[in-house]
Amino acid sequence: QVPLQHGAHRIGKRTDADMNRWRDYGLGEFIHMGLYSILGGDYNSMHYDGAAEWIRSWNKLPHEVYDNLYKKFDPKNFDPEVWARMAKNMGVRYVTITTKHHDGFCLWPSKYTDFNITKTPYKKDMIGPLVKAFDQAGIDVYLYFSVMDWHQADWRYDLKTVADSVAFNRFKTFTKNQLTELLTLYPQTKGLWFDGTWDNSWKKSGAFSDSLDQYLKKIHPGLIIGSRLRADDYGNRHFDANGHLMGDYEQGWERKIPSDYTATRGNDWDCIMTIPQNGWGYSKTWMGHWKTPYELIEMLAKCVSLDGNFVVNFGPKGDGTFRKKELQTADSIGAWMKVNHEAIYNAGYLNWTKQDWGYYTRSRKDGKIYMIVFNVPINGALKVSPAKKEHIKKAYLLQDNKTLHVEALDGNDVFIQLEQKNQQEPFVIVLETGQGGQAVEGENKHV
Ligand SMILES: C[C@@H]1N[C@@H](c2nc3ccccc3[nH]2)[C@H](O)[C@@H]1O
Repeated sequence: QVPLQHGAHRIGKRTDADMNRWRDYGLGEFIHMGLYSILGGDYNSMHYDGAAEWIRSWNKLPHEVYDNLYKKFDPKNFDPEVWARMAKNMGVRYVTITTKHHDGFCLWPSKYTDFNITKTPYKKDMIGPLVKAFDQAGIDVYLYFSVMDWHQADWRYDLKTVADSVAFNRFKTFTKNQLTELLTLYPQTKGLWFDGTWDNSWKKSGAFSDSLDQYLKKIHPGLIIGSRLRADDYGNRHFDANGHLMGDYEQGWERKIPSDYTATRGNDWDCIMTIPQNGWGYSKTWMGHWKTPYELIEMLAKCVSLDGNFVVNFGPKGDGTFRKKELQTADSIGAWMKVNHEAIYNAGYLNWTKQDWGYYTRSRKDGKIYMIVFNVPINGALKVSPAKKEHIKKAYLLQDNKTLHVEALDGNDVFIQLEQKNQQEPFVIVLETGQGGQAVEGENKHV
């Protein structure tokens, strides 16, 4: 064990009520809105093929052109109730909203910089109404905050000189002030989602990141902060020099999902996912593959089956409305969740052998086991290999309670026989288990 001042201060999961609530969310939504939403990835009829919210870093777009976009920021059709209703219908239980992305533009009336929404034609705070609308809809709100801030003269990518450190110390104070402001203005916030913490300047600021984490939790008890905020004494992020997670959950799964349970290291985690290949802010022309609702539902099922949450990103347009394909995606996921949410909410990992037909989840409330089926085998028989001593007493379709025939195989395995094999969408089978002998006799039991 390496002695650390600023490594993980807690080994293992955080288990207070706020974190237990976080662990049970299942499905979340991310929303990226900012000056980049105005351009939608295009400028001077050229298309930037990087992530649309990074367009300021494109060499074809002069910084001062981008930074003057605030003069055009006017989401006339923005309605927080519409955003909250869309999220509710989709079945999300938490939402993370950008307050300030890497470009430094603040969607709230910050006292610490004029580069904020009050200086735009729109003038009004967007964050407050959104926090209120989502809160009233029963959706927990998390605030995204980028530490890296391209607009602040005191931002540094690295600390090479004394002058760098003097400037960056001012920047740290600015950052702490803005975060205090956000938590004071929006006390309903359940957590902060930090980003833009991968540069050397921040890696060299482990002590500050540690004290900032502790300060924020002191002024806002119960606050949830993932592993993207802190660096340890040696600049390690997410996991300290001793391999312990620094944060309330692992926040590294951006557009990627752990391959199996081992890859989660038994920590809490969530995966944030774009619907297009990449790109978080609105982009007029989405390049490449647009994930179908079923692809996203399979990712959701996989995340929950590995004890994580799945967060789908939406990028509203500069006028504050969502593009049609995003609305349709939210609708489709919501329709599936209406029928199958029992297998997602308050559910997590089950240590049974993964099968090809899909994913297991187990309810943390009553231990009920769910099979979320994506791939029906040709013979319509779904193989289940329960853990030792666990036996299947009953299997039925969640959507209509129809009991399914369970055929005992060798050992503890069973086949669950589907009647019709032409399912058109992912479906859920509920398994009731018990101790003791296999409850159902096989027709051709081998003696
Ligand atoms: C949640 C996501 N994090 C930001 C981001 N910037 C990156 C730079 C390099 C590699 C990955 C990145 N993700 C993206 O712009 C988006 O906000």
